[in-house]
Amino acid sequence: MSGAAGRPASSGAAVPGRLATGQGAKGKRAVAQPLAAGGVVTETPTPAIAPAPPARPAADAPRRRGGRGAGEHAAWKSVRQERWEGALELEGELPLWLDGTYLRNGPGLWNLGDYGFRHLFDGYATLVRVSFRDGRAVGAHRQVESEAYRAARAHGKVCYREFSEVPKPDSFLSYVGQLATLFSGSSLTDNSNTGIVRLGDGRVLCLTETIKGSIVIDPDTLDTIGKFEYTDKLGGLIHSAHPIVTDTEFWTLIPDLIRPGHSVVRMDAGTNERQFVGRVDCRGGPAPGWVHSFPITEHYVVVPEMPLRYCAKNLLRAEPTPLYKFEWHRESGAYMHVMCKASGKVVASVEVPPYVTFHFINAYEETDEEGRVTAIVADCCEHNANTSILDKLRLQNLRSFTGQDVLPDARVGRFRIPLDGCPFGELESALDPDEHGRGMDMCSINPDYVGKKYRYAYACGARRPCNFPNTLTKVDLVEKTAKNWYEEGAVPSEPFFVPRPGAVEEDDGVAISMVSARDGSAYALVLDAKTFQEVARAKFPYAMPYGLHCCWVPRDSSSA
Ligand SMILES: CC(=O)/C=C/C=C(C)/C=C/C1=C(C)CCCC1(C)C
Ligand SMILES: CC(/C=C/C=O)=C\C=C\C=O
Ligand SMILES: [Fe+2]
Repeated sequence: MSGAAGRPASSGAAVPGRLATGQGAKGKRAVAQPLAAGGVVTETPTPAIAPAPPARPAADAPRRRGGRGAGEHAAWKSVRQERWEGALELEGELPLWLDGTYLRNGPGLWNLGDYGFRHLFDGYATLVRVSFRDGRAVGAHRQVESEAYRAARAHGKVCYREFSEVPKPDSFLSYVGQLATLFSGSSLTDNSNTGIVRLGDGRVLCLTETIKGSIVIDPDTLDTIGKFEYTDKLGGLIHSAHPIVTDTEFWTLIPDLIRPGHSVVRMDAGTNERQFVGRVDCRGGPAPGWVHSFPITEHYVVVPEMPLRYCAKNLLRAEPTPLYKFEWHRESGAYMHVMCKASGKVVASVEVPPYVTFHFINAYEETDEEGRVTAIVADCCEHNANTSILDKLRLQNLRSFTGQDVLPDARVGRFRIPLDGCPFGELESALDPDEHGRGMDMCSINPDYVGKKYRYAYACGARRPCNFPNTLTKVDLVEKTAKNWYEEGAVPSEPFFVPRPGAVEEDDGVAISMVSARDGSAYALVLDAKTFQEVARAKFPYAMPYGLHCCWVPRDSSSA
């Protein structure tokens, strides 16, 4: 067991009533304060953002105060300090081969003073780091210093357009001014609270759906290094939050809201210059389908077009609609397009049953006896074509679990896209969704299998009743079974697969998930990916909010 920090740094104890910040709103230097054995929190007093007092059992409006009530789960409470670092107490034994840094991104700060944000996706980006070495773990967290976060801290209010929050204009004139800035993109947020990827050249990038929200961070210190500037002339304001990144490449999709469609672009590792590969025109609807993520295969890029589409009108609104910046166009149809990576040509465009997904899991090519590609198989976390999941992720809903089962059903949706000119594709459940409690999102796979035939996916599933995915699940797509991990009251984030160096089998490695426990504790859970049994947990000395996506920086590529 390694020595642990003893005093909680969050949920009240360490710095009651204020948030520690790296560089104060008015340019004050951060002060390093000893927090506890092995732990350091840096703090600058700032009146701009402070943890809100306990929330009343609130209706959605007015949204004053933001979820610090005693009964609420720590997963949905804002992180308390801007940063912390220290040794983590271990339970169990970490594999000695686990040598590197786990990084998690997510929207961990949902309060500005006594103002509470509305939606999970609105929060300011909070990074969590767990560095593993010689069977020990050191943890840290830190806010990403985006322009949006710095402006909010300086002015005590939302200054950029977030997922659902928009700056409140003080006059009609400033409202008109805001509309103008929307078209230029300058009012859009750069709050990179969603993805985190390690590029082939070693740079680590935090991402959201706005292109300006691509921010380079230092994986060792969690310092914000600066904007990732795309040096090409491709433009665009939004892109997929989940580019596909390999050692040599970066693929992403840029939606075109004027002439509905998507540009497929790629970037070589070591450069900042995206190159246009091809364009997919939308087949239905007035706008492109929302693409949060997409899959690729060895030779193709799959471009999804779901009936949940961007909506220019909703982008301009001050108050959110039930589907935020999107609209459901059932009549517009649902499609899957396939583009050849080499030629940029669309080689298939098929109509499929309606679907709703945030996350594609993987895709691969099916071949005949002569090795010709006959179809593409693409798997996703599919919400049974039900858009209500977006509303369920409103913070008020997440904070008010009453024991009723309100999480909509989800499944592994498997598309089969024929490449023989047939106009239709199939969409079916890849396994009985009851295997994983009909919850399915926040997935990862062995990175060596991206774009290839694969067998295992790791994700968050459900143990009912629940209002949010509350289990970790390992799905076997061949046996069509799942192994599940559950602990009462736990809110686990994406189980991120880390392969054992030298592994031959697909599931030889561990799955790491940061868990926010009901009692206000938080730990990095390490599961043996084969058995899905716990091998160790590394405990933070304070509560940690829920977070989204992760990446792994192996030791030999980091300086820590
Ligand atoms: C956290 C997550 O999964 C999604 C985050 C999405 C965001 C922050 C989207 C933001 C957007 C804007 C600020 C304006 C333009 C539309 C849209 C991409 C939805
Ligand atoms: C957390 C989530 C969905 C959970 C539903 O089951 C989606 C997150 C999307 C963004 O990355
Ligand atoms: Fe995501």
